[in-house]
Amino acid sequence: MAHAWGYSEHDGPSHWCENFPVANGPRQSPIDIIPSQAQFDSKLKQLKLKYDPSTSKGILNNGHSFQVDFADDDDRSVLTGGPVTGTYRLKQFHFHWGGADDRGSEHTVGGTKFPCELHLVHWNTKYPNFGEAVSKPDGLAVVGVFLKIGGANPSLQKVLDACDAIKSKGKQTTFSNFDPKTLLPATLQYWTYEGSLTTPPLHESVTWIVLRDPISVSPAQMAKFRSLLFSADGETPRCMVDNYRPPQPLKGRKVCCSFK
Ligand SMILES: CCCCCCc1ccc(S(N)(=O)=O)cc1
Ligand SMILES: [Zn+2]
Repeated sequence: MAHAWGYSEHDGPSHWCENFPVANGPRQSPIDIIPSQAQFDSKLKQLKLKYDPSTSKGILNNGHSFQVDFADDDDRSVLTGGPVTGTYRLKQFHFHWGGADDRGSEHTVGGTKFPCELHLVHWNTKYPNFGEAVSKPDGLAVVGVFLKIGGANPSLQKVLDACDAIKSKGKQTTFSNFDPKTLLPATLQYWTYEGSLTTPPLHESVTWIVLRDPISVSPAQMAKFRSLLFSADGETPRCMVDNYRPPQPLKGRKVCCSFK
């Protein structure tokens, strides 16, 4: 049977190493990003994100988060430049959030936690598909975006409006013509380091690209995230909150930045 994992006391991050020993590996994510210790690298290229709204397909509650899935059968929605070589195709985006505004992000900045973090997941087209790329050292590039409490975010609201239809685990619905570019901050300055998936199977296959500037989320919008359920219909309802892994040991890794 697939290794059941979650975020509770009995199946959460402190237990993941029991079925996924790479949890204690040399390049685990997330990490605490310490800006003063990040090294400016003038060789880093500008991050290029080209997204075609026609590639958005559906939205799914997978029991750990919810994700918006994209058609990845061609190069309509791709990441190029930044710290990577080659072309990475957008596969999905999802979020991690807390039960209160003082926690929820996976990466932290100088120990500061944000209430929510967006992950845009891309796979390297040198591999035939996502399933092959997900376990390769240069297989994935994930763009992380912090969400900070402020004014309501109209683009995020489009995603949250779909959540009523996917309240419980396993529910999905169509989600067409959405442009993820509208979820990005005005400038794409970033920190980058070599890391892993932040959930099981925790493959050490991710080039992380964490944007410096946050996007906004309102308190009412955070309440919408927190109205989702980890549980399936017919099960005891369990609120989907605190679905984040805490920062992991840096183990000598360098964090580079695209800005001075
Ligand atoms: C063998 C199938 C593996 C699917 C792995 C799916 C996944 C994608 C991104 C992230 S995250 N939070 O690091 O962006 C975690 C998990
Ligand atoms: Zn994630």
